[in-house]
Amino acid sequence: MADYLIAPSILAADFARLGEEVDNVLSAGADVVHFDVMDNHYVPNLTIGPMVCKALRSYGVTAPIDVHLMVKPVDRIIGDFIDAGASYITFHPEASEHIDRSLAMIREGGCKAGLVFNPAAPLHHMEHVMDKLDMVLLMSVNPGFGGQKFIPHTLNKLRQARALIDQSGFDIRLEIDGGVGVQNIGDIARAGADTFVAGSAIFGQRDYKSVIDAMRAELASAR
Ligand SMILES: O=C(CO)[C@H](O)[C@H](O)COP(=O)(O)O
Repeated sequence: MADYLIAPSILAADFARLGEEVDNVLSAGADVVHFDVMDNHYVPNLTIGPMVCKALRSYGVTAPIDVHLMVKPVDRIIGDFIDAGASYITFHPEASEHIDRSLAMIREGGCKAGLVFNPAAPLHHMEHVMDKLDMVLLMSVNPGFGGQKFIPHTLNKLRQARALIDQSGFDIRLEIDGGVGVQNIGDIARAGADTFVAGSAIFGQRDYKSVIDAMRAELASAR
């Protein structure tokens, strides 16, 4: 089993102080910066683009930046995020005309590639591209907004995705996003996730370190 990674979603950060917020959450023990890109078309919200990713790199952020594209179409923006310093780029299969090609573009650009599945989206799209995946991200809320409740049936889907990944023999991270907090992270890990996106649970507290420490304690007992 891969190491557990905690990936705070900057969607819930104070955007007026974004560089400082990212520094603070990384100093508090986070592993990865989760970067939500929304286009007001694929999802009903509008957030940040490659300029902000590039600005974080110029500011000095060296941690992996995990870019989740909630954008349709995806191909036009992939190159901009590669140039902006993204580490992971993930997209929704229904937002790509040619899934295999989009994944290949990401990897050819030197980034890690992943597919994202909404709560009601079937997993079958991953089966034919296992060799091109570094990450599978399961949404445990409908995408577009932070602060929503974890949808419980995602736990079964995590078990299914974990089985598919393990059967494939490829080194693919299994990430979960939406409504993740100290209270449910242990159950989520036991269902097979190894990478945990949390926005409001972390940035909604004053002391990021105590939340991340509490998450790590839950994860340690889930092993
Ligand atoms: O992608 C997202 C929404 O589309 C967010 O990353 C996700 O919802 C995390 O926020 P929270 O932890 O507050 O639920």
